[in-house]
Amino acid sequence: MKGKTKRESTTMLTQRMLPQDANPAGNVHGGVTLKYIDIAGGTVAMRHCRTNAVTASIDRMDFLQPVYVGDLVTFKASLNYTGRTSMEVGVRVEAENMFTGEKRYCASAYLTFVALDKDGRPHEVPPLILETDEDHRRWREAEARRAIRKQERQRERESQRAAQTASLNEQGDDESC
Ligand SMILES: CC(=O)SCCNC(=O)CCNC(=O)[C@H](O)C(C)(C)COP(=O)(O)OP(=O)(O)OC[C@H]1O[C@@H](n2cnc3c(N)ncnc32)[C@H](O)[C@@H]1OP(=O)(O)O
Repeated sequence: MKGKTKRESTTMLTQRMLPQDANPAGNVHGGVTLKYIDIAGGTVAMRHCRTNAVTASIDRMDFLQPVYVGDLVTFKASLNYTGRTSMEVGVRVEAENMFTGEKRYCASAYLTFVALDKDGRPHEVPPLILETDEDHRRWREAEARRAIRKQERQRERESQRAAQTASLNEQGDDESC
């Protein structure tokens, strides 16, 4: 499959925050920010693979500074890494005060999307062509995060299996009483 560069899918989504996006204190809800992060990241993923792509995971996310109603918020999203069927996208969130022009770095997140075929099964994605030193650095960092995610999923599966076994054993004990 022919590779594609990061430049071909990088996306900038800009959104003015409105009163319906806020909590009673006037700060924009974290969930609203997260929604636009997901939209911007998903746009990158679909631009890269040109098939349907679903969010498989969102890594730990820190809200570094509040976003306020009236701010113009930019979600800059770009592709860091491609696996066989998955893609890691990084999203950086910046809010701009429309009166002063002051810009604040408010949040960032890494998301993994999986490309799906027409039947909803994971589908191969074009490899990412790395053009710059920064592309290579981001790839290496994404590869390390992917390894950690895999380990965490494995641990989660094992602890769920252990919980199921314990619950079945408890049921067996109850029935034998
Ligand atoms: C844009 C949106 O908001 S979509 C709505 C929210 N998202 C959804 O509803 C998705 C629901 N989840 C699913 O459909 C499935 O769990 C899928 C498609 C994400 C993964 O399906 P699976 O059968 O587990 O796929 P499989 O084990 O073959 O893995 C496929 C790829 O996904 C990756 N993957 C699977 N689960 C995860 C996860 N939780 N986090 C990160 N990567 C994952 C795998 O590493 C693999 O990557 P690779 O091909 O690059 O090596």
